[in-house]
Amino acid sequence: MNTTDEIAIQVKGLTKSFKGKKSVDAIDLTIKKGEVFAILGPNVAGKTTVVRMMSTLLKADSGNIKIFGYDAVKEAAKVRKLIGLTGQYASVDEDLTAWENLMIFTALNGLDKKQSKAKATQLLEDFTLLEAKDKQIKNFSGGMHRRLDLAVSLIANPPLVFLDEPTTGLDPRTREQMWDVIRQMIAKGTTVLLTTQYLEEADQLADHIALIDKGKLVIEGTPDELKREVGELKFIVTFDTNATNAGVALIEEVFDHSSGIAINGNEIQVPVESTLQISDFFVKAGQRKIDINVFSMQKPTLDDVFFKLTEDNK
Ligand SMILES: Nc1ncnc2c1ncn2[C@@H]1O[C@H](COP(=O)(O)OP(=O)(O)OP(=O)(O)O)[C@@H](O)[C@H]1O
Repeated sequence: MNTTDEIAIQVKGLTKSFKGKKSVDAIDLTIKKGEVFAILGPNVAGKTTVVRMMSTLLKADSGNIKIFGYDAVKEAAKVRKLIGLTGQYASVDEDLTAWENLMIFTALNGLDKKQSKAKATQLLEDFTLLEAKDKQIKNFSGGMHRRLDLAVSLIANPPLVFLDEPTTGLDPRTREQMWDVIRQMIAKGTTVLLTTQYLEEADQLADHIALIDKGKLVIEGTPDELKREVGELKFIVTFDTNATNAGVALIEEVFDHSSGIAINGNEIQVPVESTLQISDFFVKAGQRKIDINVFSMQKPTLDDVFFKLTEDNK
């Protein structure tokens, strides 16, 4: 049971329609302090709409949102002081340099000149932007731009940061750099609510994942819980051509064949219920002299969860 002071975000019955169509449909979520919570979903699932409501930018039609106990509508000013927001609402001035932008935002956050300089330098260092400090933002790459957005959102040291699709459109290397930056932030204890279309991103960064599709919460849990939901460990084995028939018979004998054996040429895939089945398989294959070419074990991935559950929901 979560006590109120352990909770960063509590969402109940959140619903929002545009032109009579529900974009967010009765969503309930609880996000604990200090955790990284990912809202994962395909395009137009409703992720940004949820974040805009949580961050006080948009009013829900019904339901309510509490941020550190404050109502996101009735106490919006208090909520705004506790959150940093970055992603699809970049607010930096493209004609100014990184340094100039940071000096403006630090001043807006009430820091004096000396404090502003120290803070700007520290953020540029943390986000590996020091060398680019005198470049105009319009000449920044996509990755540099995202890092600066994130730096700006952290000036006020908010205890809760919303990252709306922080790596959408970035190339794989820049995405990994961004993940490192996010990990540093997580290590400092900031609560992070992240939206993403990328399964790997949620798997890499999040403690909890809520999968949403067509405005509805499909499933919520830790990455491992979600993976367990769709499937078991798979055993994949390829037999020598001459041994395939005997191999399939052995698999049917050792593993529960009602649970779905997939045969693709010489390669057989079978769900594993107990690792004892695997040792049993090898002992019997040895006794019967069934030649095995290769074998491997495969854990379910978030892709399996995503495709199975968003498919089921159609
Ligand atoms: N201001 C708006 N006016 C009309 N429709 C809107 C508005 N904002 C969002 N929608 C609709 O709500 C639905 C969900 O959009 P949303 O941007 O929340 O999805 P998303 O999951 O963030 O998608 P993406 O990954 O593409 O950003 C879409 O069908 C979108 O067209």
